[in-house]
Amino acid sequence: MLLKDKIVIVTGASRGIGRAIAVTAAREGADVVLNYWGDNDAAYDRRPAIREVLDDIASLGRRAIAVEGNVAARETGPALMRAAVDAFGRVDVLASNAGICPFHAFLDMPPEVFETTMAVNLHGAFYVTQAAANQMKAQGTGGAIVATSSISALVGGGMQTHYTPTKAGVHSLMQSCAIALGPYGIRCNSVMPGTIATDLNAEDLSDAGKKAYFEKRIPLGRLGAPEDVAECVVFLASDRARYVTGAALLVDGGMFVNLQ
Ligand SMILES: NC(=O)C1=CN([C@@H]2O[C@H](COP(=O)(O)OP(=O)(O)OC[C@H]3O[C@@H](n4cnc5c(N)ncnc54)[C@H](OP(=O)(O)O)[C@@H]3O)[C@@H](O)[C@H]2O)C=CC1
Ligand SMILES: C[C@H](O)[C@@H]1OC(=O)[C@H](O)[C@@H]1O
Repeated sequence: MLLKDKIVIVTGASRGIGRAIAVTAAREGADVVLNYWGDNDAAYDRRPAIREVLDDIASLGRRAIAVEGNVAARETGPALMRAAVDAFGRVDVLASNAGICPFHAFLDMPPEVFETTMAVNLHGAFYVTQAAANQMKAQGTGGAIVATSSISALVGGGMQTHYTPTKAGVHSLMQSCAIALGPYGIRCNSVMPGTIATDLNAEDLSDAGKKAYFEKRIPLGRLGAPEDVAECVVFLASDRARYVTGAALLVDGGMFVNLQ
């Protein structure tokens, strides 16, 4: 088991990639703190989803708690650490994954869409990473932080001018934190998923032409599944990756390299 008896915090764990990270970590022996934020999308009732993730983890024989909190708020990172320590005694791994991608054109981008995307995706990753790093430093046991960046850190998107800079920022954050936190035995890496079918892009991919374009462009011939990313996060969080820090792992079925 890659994460036997490790304590793992996953932000954005109610669905999509975060949910898969949480369940995969538990399958690998971890106890898990699940973060989500009820106000993110009023149309979506995440309570049954969180209940399902808690039940999935219990059925694997591991413990889990759910902690609601907006990662963009400065107090959420410390609150997650307190909840983890109260429930499980320490923090070994942070999967900083929560993110939003409200597709919008550039020229008439409402400032609040830009600012909220920056606040959740980049500021949120910063504050939660900082809180986890301080907790791990105080424990003196090292740790691992894995952030969900994106292929969008490397390539653009005409309807994602507010989003791609946050993913480049998350990649850069992990590189700099690898330097800042290496002396404490804390490793920092990111995964860069390509196009993974989740609620985040369900509307975008309902355009059959766009979906077919992606499938054609991906050498492995299919969109990614959340579990494809989760397995890589768990590897980077585990001691198998003990000499890996400051790295970014593309998890995109080969889409990035497929120019011609
Ligand atoms: N899907 C893809 O193709 C790709 C996704 N990514 C990245 O992967 C990450 C996960 O995306 P994905 O699983 O697709 O998206 P989903 O929309 O399926 O899940 C997003 C998760 O983030 C949570 N969340 C949203 N806003 C906040 C907030 N302010 N505070 C705390 N939690 C929040 C949501 O909680 P709730 O359920 O309560 O709303 C949900 O759990 C994101 O960072 C995204 O940028 C990167 C590359 C590709
Ligand atoms: C939401 C998009 O489909 C998805 O998000 C990313 O980060 C990828 O680059 C895709 O554009």
